[in-house]
Amino acid sequence: MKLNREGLRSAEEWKAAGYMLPQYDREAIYRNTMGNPRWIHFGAGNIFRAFQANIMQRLLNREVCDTGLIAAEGYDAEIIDRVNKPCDDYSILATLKADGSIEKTVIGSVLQSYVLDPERKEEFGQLKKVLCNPSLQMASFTITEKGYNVYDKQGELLPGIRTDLEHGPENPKSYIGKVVSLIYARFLAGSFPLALVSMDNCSRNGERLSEAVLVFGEGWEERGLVQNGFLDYLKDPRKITFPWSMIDKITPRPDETVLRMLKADGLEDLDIVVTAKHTYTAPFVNAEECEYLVIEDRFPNGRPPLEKGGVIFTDRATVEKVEKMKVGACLNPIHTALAVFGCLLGYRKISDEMKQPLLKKLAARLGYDEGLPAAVNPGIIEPAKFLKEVLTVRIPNPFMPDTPQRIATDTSQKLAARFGGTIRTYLASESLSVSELRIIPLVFAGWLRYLLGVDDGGKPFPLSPDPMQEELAEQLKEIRLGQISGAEDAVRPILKNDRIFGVDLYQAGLAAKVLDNFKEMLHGPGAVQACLEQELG
Ligand SMILES: NC(=O)C1=CN([C@@H]2O[C@H](COP(=O)(O)OP(=O)(O)OC[C@H]3O[C@@H](n4cnc5c(N)ncnc54)[C@H](O)[C@@H]3O)[C@@H](O)[C@H]2O)C=CC1
Ligand SMILES: O=P(O)(O)OC[C@H]1O[C@](O)(CO)[C@@H](O)[C@@H]1O
Repeated sequence: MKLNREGLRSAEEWKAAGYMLPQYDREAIYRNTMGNPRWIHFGAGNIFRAFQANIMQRLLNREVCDTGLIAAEGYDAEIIDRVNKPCDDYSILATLKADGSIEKTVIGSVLQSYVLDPERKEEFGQLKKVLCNPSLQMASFTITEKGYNVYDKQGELLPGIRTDLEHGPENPKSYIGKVVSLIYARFLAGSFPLALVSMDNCSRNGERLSEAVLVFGEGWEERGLVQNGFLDYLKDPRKITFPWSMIDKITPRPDETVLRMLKADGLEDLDIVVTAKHTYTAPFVNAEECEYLVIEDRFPNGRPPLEKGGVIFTDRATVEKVEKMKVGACLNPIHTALAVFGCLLGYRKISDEMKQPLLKKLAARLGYDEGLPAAVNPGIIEPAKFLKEVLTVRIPNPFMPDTPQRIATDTSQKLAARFGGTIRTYLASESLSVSELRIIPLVFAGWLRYLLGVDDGGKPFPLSPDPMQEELAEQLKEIRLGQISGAEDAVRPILKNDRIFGVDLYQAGLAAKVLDNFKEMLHGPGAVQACLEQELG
């Protein structure tokens, strides 16, 4: 069995092996899509295969839509060249359900994929054609949070962005520059409307995308590198919108166990590819069943009826509340807590941590006792119900190959969004008091202890990538396991850093508690476990 057009001709063999196949005439859908594209997606990563492409597959199966998706990849050409193209843009979705069953679906809803690179002229020309088509309604993005960066930490334009601004829309090299170059082609073709929808996992994602796009609109127009009117076009909500969204579906990297299972079904030529840019990709993707996608409903050229595929459309304020509820209270803080302690205690799977009574209690208390009281109910999703599902179904799912090490990536960038809002709510509240917070300081202490790169058994372990790694290592370089003196002075500047925590922990009245826990965890091997027992036992 081969995953491509030819291989899928033996449909019976696939069905006998338990695969659900596309129930539409893919050739006809291909013609419709290329003739009248409605949805292009930038960022052909794992979440796109697992989520957006599967929504579209369901809509095509039910004949709710008659056009599918076009994918563009502007960062890592290997994804398209080594994975999409050899499989004729088919992929396999392995849905790992909490009851242990696995649903295997051949996804055919991506009809065409391109590398977004002006130097690949033929493909860039095809992409321009797609963008110039009046039928196009939305361009969506999952390009990671850093994909939207145009400024450095000092607020200066990044060198690559500056160069692109000076050279104009002909041959940009930066991701957003390339996207805006395509939108400029659409402007020239007739100023057709379009929604640009960031679906990345960051707060106010629509605002992030719009700010990055407007840097190019302004930079090119003031240099006379684009026709007058382009900037107005980008700023006119009747033409271009940047809806905000909240996306949620745990999609780990492609997993070896799942690969072996697919191979045992008879699949050939299937492998996990780790690209030169360290993307983990494959013609299959493994993900949980649960999924939420909430989008601000501002589509100036109309939109595919994605609500029929489970997407919730609402207003911006509601999107923001849902995002805060998920990222700041009911899911991601718990993930981060398990990531930090999981690395320290030697776990390789998030779900295994939920079998350990202390860590399970840590997750529950963080969610119910500290996050939930500060969470705003967005109305469309009930926080307590969402949290219960996270704690009882999603995170403990033993079939999900998600790792503490993956989630621990970039923790310094995540703490403010995940915990800062809760702390500020406690500070501002008349009924809640910061002194009641016991678990959040424990997690911060655990993170400081994690940063030493030595596990609770005293063995060194590799820290997950983090842009602040060097800076933090320098600040903590004098601290050793078993040596408590000097710890307070070393961590003071970190605890005062409101960019990391969203608040100055001294001003917030939490630093002393963090320090107490941290010092306890420094006593020697086994001290992390002992501290958890003392705080939670
Ligand atoms: N994997 C998950 O569970 C979820 C992911 N997301 C969002 O989707 C994003 C991507 O996740 P995956 O597709 O799972 O990851 P992935 O590693 O499979 O793919 C990453 C995608 O982003 C692109 N990319 C990486 N660095 C980039 C850069 N500096 N500039 C522009 N593009 C860049 C890659 O080329 C690829 O298209 C996440 O960062 C997150 O914001 C949202 C919800 C769940
Ligand atoms: O900690 P990260 O890297 O944002 O990942 C958290 C996990 O939870 C999610 O937010 C679930 O939607 C995904 O982004 C990811 O699987």
